[in-house]
Amino acid sequence: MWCSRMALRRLQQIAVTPLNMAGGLTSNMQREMSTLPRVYITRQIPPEGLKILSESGQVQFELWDSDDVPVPRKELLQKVKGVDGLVCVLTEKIDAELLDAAGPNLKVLSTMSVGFDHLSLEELKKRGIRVGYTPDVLTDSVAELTVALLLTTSRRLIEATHEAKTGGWGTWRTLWLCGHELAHSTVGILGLGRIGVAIAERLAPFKVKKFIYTDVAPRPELASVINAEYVSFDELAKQSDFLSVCCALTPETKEICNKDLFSKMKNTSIFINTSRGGVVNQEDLYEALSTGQIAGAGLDVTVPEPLPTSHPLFTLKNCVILPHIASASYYTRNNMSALAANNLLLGLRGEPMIKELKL
Ligand SMILES: O=C(O)[C@H](O)CO
Repeated sequence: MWCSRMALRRLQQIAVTPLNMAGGLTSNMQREMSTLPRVYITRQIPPEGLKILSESGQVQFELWDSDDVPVPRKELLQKVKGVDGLVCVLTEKIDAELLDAAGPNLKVLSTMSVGFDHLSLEELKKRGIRVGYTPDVLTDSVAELTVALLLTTSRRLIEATHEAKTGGWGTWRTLWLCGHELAHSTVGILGLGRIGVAIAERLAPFKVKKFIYTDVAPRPELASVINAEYVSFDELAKQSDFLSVCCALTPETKEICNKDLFSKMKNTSIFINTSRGGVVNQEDLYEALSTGQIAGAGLDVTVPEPLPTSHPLFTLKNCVILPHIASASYYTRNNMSALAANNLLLGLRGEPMIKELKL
């Protein structure tokens, strides 16, 4: 369910009552509320999560009342002062500066994301702060979008609709707007986890010939679900007709997709990234796409985000760029916000979270 704007406003009013509107309450109620743990939420998260927090009676919270612009850093540093819990999204850098500003009360951080490259894990660990995140609930949505992006890129759908709309559609032509098909292909997955498996499961009915993957080590349990073969990084590059990046961004995977990888790929291959932009060296990708070293790329993530409209990648017909929407279904985003809220509440109660990062 996606609440109307009015309903959302009402929820926010309920939610912020303890912190902002305490004047209308009896002094007893005020006293009781002021002892509740204080939480700051860095974004107007979907209603399911706000509902859980406001109905819990366990916390008093305040939120940045916008989904269109992130909370300015200066304001964030002010707002986190003395809080016990923090709910954030992937646009907020949670680093030493922010944790120092929050101070020693902060016990729990809950991010509404599966990715955690915006969090300084070392600093969190040092301070004994527990961290919740939101894997699993977004797997289906991300896998679905990855398949959509892959097909859009390989079958050149954006170019095709553009041609149809702008008069480029002449007579039926034998090789015009031809692309590459999944049937009989080898699909490579860089970083096999839940999402990689879910992508492969969706691609298999397209008559993919073979799934291959690479990771820091073989993952036989996951691989057996999709009958995928473990190969080296080089073999992944050489054999893949479609290469889908599913690994997390870490110091080890930063720009791992660079000219070395692209130079080993076939010139008929399609590169897809729905993980993090930082995994790719974008200059090298531009070079590979513009020289025909690879056939196309579909990106849901870039560096920076948003990618400036003047960026060279936008000039390429064989590059499809989406604005980081892989998990953007109403169902999934609500589930993510609910999981983030529940992780926070459990963490503040000192109980195991539903999904907690091991630091
Ligand atoms: O990390 C995540 O959760 C995705 O990139 C956005 O849903």
